[in-house]
Amino acid sequence: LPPGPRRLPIIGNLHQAPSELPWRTYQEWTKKYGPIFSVQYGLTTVIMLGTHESADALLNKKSSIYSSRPRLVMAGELVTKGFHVLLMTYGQKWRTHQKMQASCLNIRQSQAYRPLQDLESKQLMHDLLHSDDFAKLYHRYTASLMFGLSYGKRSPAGDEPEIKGADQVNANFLDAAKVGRNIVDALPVLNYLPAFLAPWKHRAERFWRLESSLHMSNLRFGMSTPSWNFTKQITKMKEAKDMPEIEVAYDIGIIYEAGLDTTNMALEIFTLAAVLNPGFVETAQRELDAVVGSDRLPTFDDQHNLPYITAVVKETLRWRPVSAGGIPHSVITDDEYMGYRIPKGATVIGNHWSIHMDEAVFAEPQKFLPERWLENPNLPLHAFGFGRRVCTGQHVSQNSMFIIVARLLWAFRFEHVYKNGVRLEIDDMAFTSGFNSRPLPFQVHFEPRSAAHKSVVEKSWAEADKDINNILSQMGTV
Ligand code: HEM
Repeated sequence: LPPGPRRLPIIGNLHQAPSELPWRTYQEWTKKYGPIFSVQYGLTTVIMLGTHESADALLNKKSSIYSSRPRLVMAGELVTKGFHVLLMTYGQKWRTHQKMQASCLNIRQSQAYRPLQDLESKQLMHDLLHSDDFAKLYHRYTASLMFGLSYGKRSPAGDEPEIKGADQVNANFLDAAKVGRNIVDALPVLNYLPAFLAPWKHRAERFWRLESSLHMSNLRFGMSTPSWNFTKQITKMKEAKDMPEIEVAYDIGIIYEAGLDTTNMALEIFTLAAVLNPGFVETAQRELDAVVGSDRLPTFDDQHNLPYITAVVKETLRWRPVSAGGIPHSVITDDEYMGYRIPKGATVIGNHWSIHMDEAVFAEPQKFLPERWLENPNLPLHAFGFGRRVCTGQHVSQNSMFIIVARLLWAFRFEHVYKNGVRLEIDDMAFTSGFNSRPLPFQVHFEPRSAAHKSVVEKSWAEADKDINNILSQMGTV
């Protein structure tokens, strides 16, 4: 096996498993043990890949054998009953569901959603004129965009019941999937215990009831709205007609959930970078002023003339990865790498944090340097994962990132907040632990760059067509 910290009998390295920001400990272990190391968590062998080269060699280049998922009894079997695409093992069932989701999220189809991203981002810019609560407003944007595309209704307030329900489902999922939270994941044999001896089963049943009823009622709602949406597209597919309705409802529901709380986290990270690195903000604003001027908002059509903005988006996704610890893969046959054995069934994790900080690929990786993407357009972007399990929603996400980052930089200055004359300092390494990682709350003031910029934001929102049915009816399958 690849080297790693010393193991104890039976528990292996469980006593050393880091719970806070584990990806940073694993980065240290990469420095100590090399680009590939192994740990033993109970019965599970975990292979950690800490450099671009090792992750690319296995998870991308040998994707046909590295694309399964480890067994998660609580989150995968009890809470979502095998319907969650992210957790499905590699095989025909996953392929079918991935195909159904990709029919809505592939690169070509994703371009069709830009009119809705245009509208929602106009509301976002307008909201930011009146409030600095950017985390809440970014979340409203992603929620409204994803609910709109999935089911056909906008969420102008951001606290509509369909958002609160989905936020609760996401919180439950994170709880269920958390490493070390559920003993049954460490010892799956415990799942044979009757419910009265297995308290996690009650919790799982509660989570399942909430999530399945939400996805089913959203599916019905999506069928009832007047225009095209993901629900109508996916339910018409031949594959959908051959399966129970609940399975189809989960495919749409998982797209909605996956898009609800990810891109907004990357936008929080952009805001963190912008307030702490005024140098790149100035460069970006020079590009925007030259290409767009000050009497209109940037649009998607400007993208090919805004290479620096595209580089800012990539650097945001690299600098502080949302999926910092990586989503675990599993290998389906024995393999070998650098002379080490990788046993069939091992969990294999590309540690995004350490890969994004790999000095062999990214010079001065701690620095936020969009220029690196212009100097070397072939730099690898790993933020969306690896091989066949790469994020299905990456194109929708990158389009949202582009239009919002371009418009934020065009419209605002990002200023530190002062209390009683004292500047509130911001720590660019203070992040949450968990499946996805976001900055701990911090404050920024969004100041319009000029009265002219402010009035363009106001006018763009006032004049925008806010009728989602008009917008969706022009989409459909492209
Ligand atoms: C910045 C935003 C996002 C990031 C960083 C992100 C990251 C990821 C990562 C790392 C994976 C797992 C890849 C792997 O296993 O190697 C993943 C899977 C997935 N993502 Fe995203 N994602 C984002 C936004 C979205 C959005 C907006 C959607 C939906 C529209 C979405 C839908 C999915 C789905 C359905 C999967 C499951 C893929 C599978 O296992 O078959 N993601 N994402």
